[in-house]
Amino acid sequence: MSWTNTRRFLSSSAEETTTPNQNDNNNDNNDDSFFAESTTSFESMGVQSSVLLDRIHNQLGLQRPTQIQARSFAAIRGLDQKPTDDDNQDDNVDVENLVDNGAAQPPPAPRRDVTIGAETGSGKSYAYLIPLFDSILQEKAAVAAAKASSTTDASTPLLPSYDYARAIILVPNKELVHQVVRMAAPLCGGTIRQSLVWGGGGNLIEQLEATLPASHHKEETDPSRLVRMAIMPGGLNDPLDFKPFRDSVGLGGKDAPVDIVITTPAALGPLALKPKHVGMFADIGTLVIDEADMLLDGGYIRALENVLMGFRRADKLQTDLAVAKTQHIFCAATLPDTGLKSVDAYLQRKFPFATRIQLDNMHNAKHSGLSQPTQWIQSETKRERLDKLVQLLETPSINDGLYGEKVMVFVNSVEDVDGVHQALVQRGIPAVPYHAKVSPQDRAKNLERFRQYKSSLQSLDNKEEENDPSATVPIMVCTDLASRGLDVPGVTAVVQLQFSGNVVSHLHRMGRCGRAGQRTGRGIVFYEERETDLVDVVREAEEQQERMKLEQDVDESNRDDDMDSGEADAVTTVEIGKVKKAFSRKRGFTKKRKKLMREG
Ligand SMILES: Nc1ncnc2c1ncn2[C@@H]1O[C@H](COP(=O)(O)OP(=O)(O)OP(=O)(O)O)[C@@H](O)[C@H]1O
Repeated sequence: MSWTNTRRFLSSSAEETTTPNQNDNNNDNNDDSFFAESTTSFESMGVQSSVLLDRIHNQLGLQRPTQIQARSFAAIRGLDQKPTDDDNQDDNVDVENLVDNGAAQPPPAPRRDVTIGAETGSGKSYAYLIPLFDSILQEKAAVAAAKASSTTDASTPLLPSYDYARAIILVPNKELVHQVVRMAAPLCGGTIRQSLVWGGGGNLIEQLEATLPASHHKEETDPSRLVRMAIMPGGLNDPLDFKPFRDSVGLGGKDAPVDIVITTPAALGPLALKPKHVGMFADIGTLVIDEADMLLDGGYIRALENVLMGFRRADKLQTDLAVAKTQHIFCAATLPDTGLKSVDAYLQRKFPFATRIQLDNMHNAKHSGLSQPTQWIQSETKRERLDKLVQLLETPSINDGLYGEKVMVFVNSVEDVDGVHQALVQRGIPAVPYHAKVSPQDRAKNLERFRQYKSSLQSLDNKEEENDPSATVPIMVCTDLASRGLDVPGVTAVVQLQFSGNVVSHLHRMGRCGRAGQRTGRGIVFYEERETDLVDVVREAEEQQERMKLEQDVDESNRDDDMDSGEADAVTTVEIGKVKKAFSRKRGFTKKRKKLMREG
C-alpha cells in the first residue's frame, strides 16, 4: 500500500492542533481514571484567579481537572490539611517588607514539599503549573488592587514580592524545557514575545508564534494579568549574567521580574554552591523538579544536589530575613523504589515531610492509554525486524497493521535511528529521525511535522482533504531522547524495534501514545532472546494487571450495596500488575541514563 496520496486531512488550524484533547467523557476510547470525579471543577478544586480560570477554559480548552491535578492542587496549596505550627511560622512573613510599593497582599500559602506520582500522560505538567500560575496571578492582582487604592504615583511599577523569580522549573534537557514552555505559554497571557522574555536562543519564539492559537497573539496591556517566563541558559557565572534578572526592577533594571524560570540542573547547579548567590535562592519560592527520578539518578544527581544545597542554604536565612521556606515539588511517572539507594528512598530520606500524591496507576505494567495487550515479537536480527516493521506499516490497521496511524519507532542508538529512517524512506514510507545528533533546528522541525500529522483514527469523517506531506509526517524514528515528557497528541502506536532494556524506559516509551485519557494507544515490542528475563517480568505483570481489571469488573457488577467498602478496596490495592520487581534491574537503568545524558 502506498503512503502517498492517502493521508487524511490535517487541520491547518493551530487552534485545533495545540488545544489539548477536549475529551468526550462518554466515549469508550477514554480512560475513566484520567479525570477527577465529575463534580470537581477547576473552580471547586481551589483555583482562585479568574484570569487563570478563563485561560484554562478558553486558551487550553480544558473542561475539568484530571485526578492528579485535583489532588496535587490541594497538596501544593495546603488545602488538604489543617495548618501546623510550622506552617504558621512559614506564613509569618513581613509582607510589607517584601512588596516594595507597600501594598498589602494575602499571606503566602504554606509551602509544603510535594511529590507527584502518576503514570505517563496523566496531566502532571498542569498539576504543578496551575497552582503556580494561580498563586502568581493572585499575588499580581492583589498588588494591583492595593496600588489602585493607594496614593502612590501611578507610574510606580507594579512589583511582586520577588526580584529574581517566583519559581524555577527544572527538567533534564532542552527538549523538555521547550515542552514545558509550550504547555505553559497559553496560561501566560499576552503575545509570546511578552510572556517568553528570554527564549534561550534557537527559534522557539518563532515556532510558538506560528503554532499557538490566534487568540494568543493579543497584546496584554495590564501587567497584572501577564506571567513572564524565561529559559535560563547554561554557562552563567553570576545570576546577573542572565538578562531577565539584570533587567528586573528589583535589581536595578526597568522591567518587572520574570515569574518562572525554566532550565536544567546543569545550567543552575554551578550557581548554587557560591555563597554570594544565596540571595537568589532565598528569593525563589518554589522549585519544581520534573522527571524527578531521572534528575535524581546517574549523571544528573550531582548538579541537582548542588541546586538543592543552594536552596537549603537559603532556607537557613528564613528566620533571619523572614523569607518563606522553599517549596519543592517533585514530579515523576516512575519512581523506582527497590533498595536503599532507590530514588524513592532518597526522597523519603531527604524530604521526609513531603506530602506524597501517588495515583494507583503508577507503575502499572500497562498504562491506561493502551487499548490492547502489548504485542511482543521475538526477533534476533535487525533485517528481520525491519522487514516486519515495513510489513506492519504497509498493512491497514483494520488488519492489525499500522498503515495510516501516527507511530513512534524507538531504537537504542543514533546509528540505528538513521539506519531505520533511511530504510523506511527508501521504501516509500514517510518518516523523520529524532535524536541528539540531528541539529536542534531540524529536530524541532521534524517534531513539529510529526506533531501536525493526523492519523486515520484521529481524522474526522467530514475532513476529506489530505495531510500535507511537506508539513506533516506519520512516523518518527527516535532514541530515548523522545521517550520522556514529550507530549505529542494523537500518537496511536509505539513500536520498540529494539527493546529499551530496562523497565523505566519501557514505561516512558509506551507512554508516548494513548495520552490525555485517550485509550487509543497500541504497543509493539521487538526483543531478543537475551532480553527474555526482563521481558517475562513485564509481560507477567501486564497479564496480572489484565486479570486484576477483569476481577474488578466482575467485583463491581456483583457488588452488594451492603458490602463493606474496605473489603472492596482491598481488592484494588493489592500490588499486582505492577512492574516493581523489574526496577531492581538497576544496571540497565543507570547505563541508559548515562547514554541519554551524553545524547542530551
Ligand atoms: N484537565 C485536562 N483535560 C484534558 N486534557 C488534559 C488535561 N490536563 C492535561 N491534559 C493533556 O494531557 C496530555 C498529557 O499531559 P502531560 O504532558 O502533562 O502528562 P504527564 O503526566 O506529564 O506525562 P509524562 O509523564 O509522559 O510527562 C497533554 O496533551 C495535556 O494537554
